[in-house]
Amino acid sequence: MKTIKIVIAGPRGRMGSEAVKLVQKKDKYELVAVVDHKNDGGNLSDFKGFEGIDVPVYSDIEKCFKNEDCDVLIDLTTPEVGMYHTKTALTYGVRPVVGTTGFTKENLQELEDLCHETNLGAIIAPNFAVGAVLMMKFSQMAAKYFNDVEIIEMHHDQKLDAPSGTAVKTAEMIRDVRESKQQGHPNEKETLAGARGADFDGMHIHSVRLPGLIAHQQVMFGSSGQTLQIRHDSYNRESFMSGVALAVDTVVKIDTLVYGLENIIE
Ligand SMILES: NC(=O)C1=CN([C@@H]2O[C@H](COP(=O)(O)OP(=O)(O)OC[C@H]3O[C@@H](n4cnc5c(N)ncnc54)[C@H](O)[C@@H]3O)[C@@H](O)[C@H]2O)C=CC1
Ligand SMILES: O=C(O)C1=N[C@H](C(=O)O)C[C@H](O)C1
Repeated sequence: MKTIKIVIAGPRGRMGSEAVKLVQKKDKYELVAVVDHKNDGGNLSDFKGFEGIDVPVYSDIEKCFKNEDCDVLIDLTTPEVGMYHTKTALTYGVRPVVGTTGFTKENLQELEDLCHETNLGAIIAPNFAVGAVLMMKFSQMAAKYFNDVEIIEMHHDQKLDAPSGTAVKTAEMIRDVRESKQQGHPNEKETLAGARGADFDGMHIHSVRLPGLIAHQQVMFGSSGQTLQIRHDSYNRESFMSGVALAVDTVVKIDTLVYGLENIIE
């Protein structure tokens, strides 16, 4: 069996460290290097918690791809860094699996074009948890029957981007089927800026940030005399890992950009 050679960017992060464990656990994967802005030229095993994992650390991703033979980059960093890493991977013939959120519509278009030019697949997944993907799909189903919806996403207070990638993806999936509508009273006025949250095609997205939370989202629909609430909770980061594995196994077989795991989950 040919192993899938993997580079992980952001290996010491909350998600990256879980991804290192995943890759280490499966015989079909081989961790060939990591990209970290610290310890360039050193070894992952130099970091506390990674003892015995003997792979080189690069701070320069281009140098990493020049030196190492690899098939897939797993990026779990920040939006700015993640975009650069993803483009560089495609340029070097490496297929990206991107969990990093905060990419813009323009970023996605640029990456789709780059996949087309290079004939390489890439997967950008705002949420790797299967339950979250189902929550988004169920919300899209419900939006055919309910025009009025508010999305409440709740995350730990170290999260950099708001709204979350999952909330944006959910809103996009709902927009694809919902009759466009500006919700709330036509004369409603915020007496405190932001009280009604972000406006996405007339629906509202609210971002809660609190220590103690991990990743949660509730999608609330309302119509005359009834509400419907669809909720997903991730209680740990292991919840995302089966989706990461699915994305890695899939990306090596495709040659276009896939945005969202709902497109590859049967
Ligand atoms: N798609 C999904 O299912 C999920 C996505 N995420 C997203 O993944 C990303 C990472 O999240 P967390 O692990 O919670 O964040 P984190 O802050 O714990 O980890 C980010 C890591 O990126 C590293 N980093 C920063 N600049 C770098 C650079 N130039 N080169 C290499 N590494 C660099 C940092 O050192 C840090 O270890 C975020 O965008 C988050 O929204 C998080 C959870 C699930
Ligand atoms: O930063 C996080 O933690 C998460 N980010 C992703 C997002 O922005 O949707 C996925 C998940 O919600 C956890």
